[in-house]
Order: sequence, then C-alpha cells, then structure tokens
Amino acid sequence: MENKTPGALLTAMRAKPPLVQCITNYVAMNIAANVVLAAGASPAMVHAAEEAGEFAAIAGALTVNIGTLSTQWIDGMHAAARAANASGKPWVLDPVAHYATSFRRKAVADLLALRPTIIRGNASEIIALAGGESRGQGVDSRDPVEQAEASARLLAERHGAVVAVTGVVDFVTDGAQALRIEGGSPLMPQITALGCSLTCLTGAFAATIPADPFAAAVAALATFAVAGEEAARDAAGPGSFSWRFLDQLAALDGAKLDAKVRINAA
Ligand SMILES: Nc1ncnc2c1ncn2[C@@H]1O[C@H](COP(=O)(O)OP(=O)(O)OP(=O)(O)O)[C@@H](O)[C@H]1O
Ligand SMILES: Cc1ncsc1CCO
Ligand SMILES: [Mg+2]
Repeated sequence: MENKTPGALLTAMRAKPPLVQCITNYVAMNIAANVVLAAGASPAMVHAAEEAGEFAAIAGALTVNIGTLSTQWIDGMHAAARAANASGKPWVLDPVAHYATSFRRKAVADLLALRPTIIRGNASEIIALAGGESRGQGVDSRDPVEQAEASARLLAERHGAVVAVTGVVDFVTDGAQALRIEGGSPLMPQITALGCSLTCLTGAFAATIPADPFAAAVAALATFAVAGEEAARDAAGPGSFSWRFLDQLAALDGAKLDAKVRINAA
C-alpha cells in the first residue's frame, strides 16, 4: 500500500472489511463492537480457551484487553496470542489497570512476553508498564500524556512494539518515529470503555495494513480524534455524545479524515 494516511487506510478498510478478534472486557464488549462496525470492520468477541486460538488463525488481527480478567480468560488470551504469532497476524495489547493487583501485573508480564505488535493504553498505564511512577489506581488515567512519552519510547524499544498513549493529545511511537495527534473531546473519558474500543479499532487498522503497525495505530487515533471532536460539537453530555460519536464514526470518510486530522511530529 503506497498511501498510508489515516484517510487512505480508512477507505481501504471499508473496501475490504477485516475480521477482528476482540478479547475485551465485559464493560467494553458492546460499545467496542459497535465502534468497530461503525468504522467499517467486522468485530468478533471470541475469548474462550477452547476456541480463541483457532479463531485467531482466521481473523485478520487480534486485540487483547485485561479489563475484567479471570484465569479462564488468560488461557484464552495466551492461546489467541500464540496463534496470531504463529500465523503472522498482528495483535494489540490493552493493559487496563495492570498496576492495580498482582494478578494483573503477572497477566500483563506474561502477555508482554508473547510480543504484542501494538500496545495501547492511557498515560498512567504506559508509565507503570515502563516501570515508572504512575498515579493510576483503577482503570482511569491520572497522569498527563506528556509524562508518558519517555515511557512509551522505552517500551517501544524494549518490546519491539508500537506504543500508543491516549489522553488530551495522543502520542504514538515505534521507538524510531513519534507523532502527536490532537482532537477528541473531554467527554470521551466520561464514557466507559472508549479506550478499549479504540484498542479494537487499532486491531482493525492493523489487519488492513499488517506490514505497518505504526501507520495502523496513527489511523485509529486519528479516526477517534476527528469523530470525537465532531461528536462533541452538539453533544449535551456523555449520553448524547455516545450515540453522536457512533454516528460520526459511521459518517466519516477518508477525505474528511485527512482534511480534519491534526498530526504533528514529536
Ligand atoms: N481530555 C481529553 N480530550 C480529548 N480527547 C480525550 C481526552 N481524554 C481522552 N481522550 C480520547 O479518548 C479516547 C480514549 O482514551 P482514554 O485515554 O480515555 O482511554 P482509557 O483510559 O483506556 O479508556 P477506557 O479504559 O475507559 O476504555 C482516545 O481517543 C483519547 O484521545
Ligand atoms: C470500568 C471498567 N472496569 C474494568 S474494565 C472497565 C472498562 C474501562 O476500562
Ligand atoms: Mg483503558
């Protein structure tokens, strides 16, 4: 693929909707599936250990989110990540509140050992993942993205992954290149699981351009930034923002995305 702008990738994704296996949490499942559908891809929430590996081999990409974890889910995550690796499919890790308990810390360390293609988290999660002093407690970020940028670069180098940090201004790096994406709305963190949904959408873009996970992550962040900004324009609060966001995602096209997105070198 020659043109890798977010708009070009959105158009390519819609032309050939990828199947995305999303192992995500109970809170996120519905909104994440609707977000992926509105953007033009095909989500499948498949997590049982008995089938997760088999499914990963046929999906275009896999996403793994530890939001509502249990031992059975971890077995499914491992089976899926191994199968994705074995079949050369990209996979995305969302380390939700991994610092909160020893169960989560162990789970995320084991998943990192399976070499995710992309890591997507909020600033508190990314700082803690790199071993830094995070103010995070639960699933919501309590740190600014600027403070997570060095951690993201370190993680990218350490794990050979693309790292995307979300917040007021998003930051993404593969260790060599780095960009900031502006946009979105303060209403976004007021709706639960929009970050989880972004992780699933990142998987959809990674399936569209498996050879360039950096471009895929940028496209996902850009899509959320523009749809979020548009949705906030007439939203009265988080409730109306939520459905307006889905409508804006569905209405977004490649040309509008490239015209509106604000991306800067970091
Ligand atoms: N204050 C803000 N202004 C603009 N956009 C924001 C703001 N906070 C978050 N976002 C956007 O919201 C989306 C989700 O990012 P966020 O950092 O809230 O994820 P998260 O904490 O993992 O969410 P969750 O765990 O609830 O799924 C991203 O597209 C991000 O750019
Ligand atoms: C609220 C919540 N609790 C576990 S996962 C999740 C969704 C946001 O990460
Ligand atoms: Mg999150």
